[in-house]
Amino acid sequence: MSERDIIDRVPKQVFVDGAWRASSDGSVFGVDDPGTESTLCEVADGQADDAKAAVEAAVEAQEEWAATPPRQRGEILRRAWQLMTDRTDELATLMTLEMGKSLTESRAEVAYAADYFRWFSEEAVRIDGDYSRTPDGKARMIVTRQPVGPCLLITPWNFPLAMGTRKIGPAVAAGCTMIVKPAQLTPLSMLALADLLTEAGLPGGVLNVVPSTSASRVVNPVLADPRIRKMSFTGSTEVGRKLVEQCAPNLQRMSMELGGNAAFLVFEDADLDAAVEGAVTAKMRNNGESCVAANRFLVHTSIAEEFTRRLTDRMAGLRMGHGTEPDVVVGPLVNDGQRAKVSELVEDAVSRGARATTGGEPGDGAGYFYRPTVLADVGDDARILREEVFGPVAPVTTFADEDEALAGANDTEYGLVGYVFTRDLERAVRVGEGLATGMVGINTGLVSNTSAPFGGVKASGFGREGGHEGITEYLDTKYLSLALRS
Ligand SMILES: O=CCCC(=O)O
Repeated sequence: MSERDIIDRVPKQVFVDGAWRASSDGSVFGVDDPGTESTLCEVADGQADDAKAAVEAAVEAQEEWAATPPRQRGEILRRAWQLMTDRTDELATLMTLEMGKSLTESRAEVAYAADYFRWFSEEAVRIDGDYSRTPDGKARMIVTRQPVGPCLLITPWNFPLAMGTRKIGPAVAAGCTMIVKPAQLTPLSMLALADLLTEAGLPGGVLNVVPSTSASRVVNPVLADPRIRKMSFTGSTEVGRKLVEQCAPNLQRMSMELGGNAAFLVFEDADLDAAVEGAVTAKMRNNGESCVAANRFLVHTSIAEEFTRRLTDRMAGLRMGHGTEPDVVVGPLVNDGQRAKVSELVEDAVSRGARATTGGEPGDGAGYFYRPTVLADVGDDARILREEVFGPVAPVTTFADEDEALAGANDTEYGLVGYVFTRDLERAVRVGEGLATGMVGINTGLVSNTSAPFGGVKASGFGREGGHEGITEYLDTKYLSLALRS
């Protein structure tokens, strides 16, 4: 199928109550290709009235959906997994066109995203409960789990499918209905997903999608409605803080998957080949546009020069180009603003004494390209050590011992993930436990796994997605007390 056919096949409207329709005022917005800076197509620009209609549809569908047998819910997800897997190339091309990353990255994301549906198809039938005697023996306690109710799911542009399935999968499995607000920059993947879920048998009203150029126009009326019982957000810490405030009046439950500033620690006893490969994965997966991307490379002084040299060689050899071109590893960043922020942080570090051993500048021509970059001699005062760069830049600093490494790694408001490379098992456990993060990669640059609880601490948010914890975020615990007369 041609790229044009793939784009044309996507319904580009608001999806409410199982029907596609124009936005309430008929307005549309353009979706751009970051690799050419040209417009791909136009999508309905959702208004407050569309958001309100989506709330009505989700509320109306909730009771029946909650009563649907778990096996039936699971089988819809299983069919959706199969459809996504069968359409990997189509979905990957769509994602590359609207988001920029290479086709290899997009295919990997389709597999990762689909696997959340498979995982939660299995979790749907394992929602557990409990039965026990009270301590005095006079009553029985039945503990059961019920769906929290209609949810608002807000998804980001960096993983347009996987961050969707990671929320939609458990919501469907738990028996919740939902309104999804996809990122303005990448609505097509989510609209294609809604279409595919309908094909998989998801009833109308369970999933409603409202693309929009204004997040607040959609989010405000939804969260102001007390019938909406949960909000799940993946995005920046700054926006997350505002959403927490917005959930306060109605005390909606929240899952917050926010920013990161991951430290990547390489000890003197590390397998250096593995550490360099792990560093490339942890830095360059998704063009570096990932909340789990390694943002700070802390390397023992005795191996820092060697590590930097090898990392520089690997980064310099990565092929950059339009994401749909064969063999491209590094695509463009998502937009000009993102590239400008990367440039600014690199320039700041260089003005404070850092040296770019490769890259350090934007790519040539059209497209929001930034060259894979390694920065050596990065000063403690460089902003890049504090702020999430969300791009292909690896700043390297050094440490003298384990205490200094841990202190440096934890010297951040964020706490999503940390990476440790060492051959010493005791050290790996000590440092792994000492890192103030929700996740730790030991001798690996990739922690993301559908069967693992993904999430952070501190300014990286709260709640877990994926793993067994993932579905519990969409379930309320209810206890029934059963008195015995005799
Ligand atoms: O950017 C956030 C999510 C990344 C992942 O799930 O690996």
